[in-house]
Amino acid sequence: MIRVAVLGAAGRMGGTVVEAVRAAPGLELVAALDSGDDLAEVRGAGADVAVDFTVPTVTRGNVAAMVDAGVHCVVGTTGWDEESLAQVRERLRDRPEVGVLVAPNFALGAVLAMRFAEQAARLFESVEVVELHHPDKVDAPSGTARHTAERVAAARHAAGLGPVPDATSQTMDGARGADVDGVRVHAVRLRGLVAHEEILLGNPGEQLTIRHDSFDRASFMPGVVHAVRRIGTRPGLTVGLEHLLDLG
Ligand SMILES: NC(=O)C1=CN([C@@H]2O[C@H](COP(=O)(O)OP(=O)(O)OC[C@H]3O[C@@H](n4cnc5c(N)ncnc54)[C@H](OP(=O)(O)O)[C@@H]3O)[C@@H](O)[C@H]2O)C=CC1
Ligand SMILES: O=C(O)C1=N[C@H](C(=O)O)C[C@H](O)C1
Repeated sequence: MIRVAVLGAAGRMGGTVVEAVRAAPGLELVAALDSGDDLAEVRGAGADVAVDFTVPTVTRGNVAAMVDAGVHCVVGTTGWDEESLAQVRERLRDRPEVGVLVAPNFALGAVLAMRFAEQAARLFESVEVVELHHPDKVDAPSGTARHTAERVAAARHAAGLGPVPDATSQTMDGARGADVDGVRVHAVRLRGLVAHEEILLGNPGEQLTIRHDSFDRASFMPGVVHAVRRIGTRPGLTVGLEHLLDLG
């Protein structure tokens, strides 16, 4: 039995994870913490794995505390950058047996969409990313869109492609979205949406659109449960659920 603690348990994702863990064979929910609760409860409850769906401002501190306590981490919260990931790697030096997964998206379709975009990137002159989310989301652009754009940019760079063509010289602030490593990322916030992403790739006379839709937070649960089951066998820092899937 894998003993699981959920951090952010009263939130939209955390509440869904609590139910998924309760329903998953081989997993036992031993702690459900939200803001104001003492992280020491995780250790006290004997958790093997902590799942973090909190807020970008607290997730780094939570992961640091979990690593120090020898608890594996599955992290879905956004807000991670190269610097904060490097801090986790540094912290894991004293705890080489601990595994930490930071995944911008646990939906299997979203993981595939990112992979497909990365594969297509070197074959197209133009690319832009559009993410669309519920209006209660606090960060923009989404962690998934940033991750997608970074991977697309790296693939373009590796293929020797130049900058994405763009003649814009007269514009209003924000009209061309955020610039993530040279890839434009646009964020839409709309009541009724959950989590959606489009990667638009263009060549003369053709367009490829890769789109993923999460219509319900249930879409993230198979990935979260899979990660909880696997993280104890994968010491060190892993970024992206794709590394725990056999994608070939
Ligand atoms: N990787 C993935 O597949 C997905 C990632 N996400 C990401 O997950 C994160 C959470 O999203 P969502 O559930 O919608 O957000 P919510 O705001 O619904 O949930 C966050 C919860 O964390 C709580 N919280 C705040 N501080 C702490 C703390 N120190 N310790 C424990 N809990 C705390 C909040 O409490 P309070 O409200 O009192 O502050 C709230 O209940 C976001 O970063 C989002 O982008 C979302 C969906 C999928
Ligand atoms: O806040 C959300 O809802 C989501 N956050 C993650 C992100 O920022 O990429 C994952 C998914 O898009 C839902």
